[in-house]
Amino acid sequence: AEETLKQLRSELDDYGYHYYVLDKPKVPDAEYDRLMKQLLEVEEAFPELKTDDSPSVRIGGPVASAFKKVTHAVPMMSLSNAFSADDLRQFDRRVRQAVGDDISYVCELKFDGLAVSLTYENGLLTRGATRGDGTIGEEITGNLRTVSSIPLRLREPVSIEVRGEAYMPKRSFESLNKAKEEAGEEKFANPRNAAAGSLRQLDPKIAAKRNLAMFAYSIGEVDGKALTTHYEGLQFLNEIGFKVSQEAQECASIEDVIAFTETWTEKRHDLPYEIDGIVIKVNNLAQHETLGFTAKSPRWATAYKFPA
Ligand SMILES: COc1nc2nc(N)nc(N)c2nc1C
Repeated sequence: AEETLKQLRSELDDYGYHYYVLDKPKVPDAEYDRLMKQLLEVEEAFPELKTDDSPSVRIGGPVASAFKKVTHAVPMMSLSNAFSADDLRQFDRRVRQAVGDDISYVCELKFDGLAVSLTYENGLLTRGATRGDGTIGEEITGNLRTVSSIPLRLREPVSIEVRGEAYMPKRSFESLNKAKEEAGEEKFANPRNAAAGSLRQLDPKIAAKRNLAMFAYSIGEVDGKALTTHYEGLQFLNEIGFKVSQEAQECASIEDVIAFTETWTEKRHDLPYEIDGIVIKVNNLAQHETLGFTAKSPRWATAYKFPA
């Protein structure tokens, strides 16, 4: 039974990565469901063989009594804001003053969800937490384990902290509110509140039904992996199992960044999830060190906010 479970776990993990992370299903849904059913039956018969990284945790584990408070080793900062092309040019000037003219940027969609921090030890997800006030967050590991695009075990056994945005796709938000309305319950105001509300449930079986997802957007130090640019970091995140925005783009100049923000000011309405802006990051990681942080935000990034 142990070998069977090991085999089923690795098959379901691989199929889950192709389906939820790469959006390129490797097998028909029926095949995935058949294997999941088989896994659940074997775990039912041999509960002592259940593991934390088994895909069966996606349906939700035990109810938590309360959320533990956890401290973020590296504070989760907020982003400074830019509201116009001129604000972006000013950001560019400040960056150049500090690191010179050999720079490039990465533009990423700014997902409108809630920031989460994930800790992996030798590839295994051991802790998931909300941002909280940036220093103290809430431990919501059980809920985050139900999010299909959050890997339970990485494709490489690295020990890292990964940050990203948990969100609820627009379609899921609409059907959830329809169900709320039919049940005479109060509706959520927007997908961000719905995602936050879902992840604050003490019973992970509720979060498991909310069809949440997560885009990873930053990675901590990876021992043994020399990353030079932020863009390489995003590619590495995707390789080891995370959903990363495929719209992320390297931009050689702030004018290209401005063009990117103009494109997405319109195109965002076509996306299956809500974004509230574009995050612009200096690409070279050594320049992040030079630029550092203000009391609240990194100097090597800013968020262009779409006009309301
Ligand atoms: C470096 O810090 C951040 N980076 C981000 N990147 C994207 N794409 N979206 C976000 N919401 C985001 N938020 C923060 C605090």
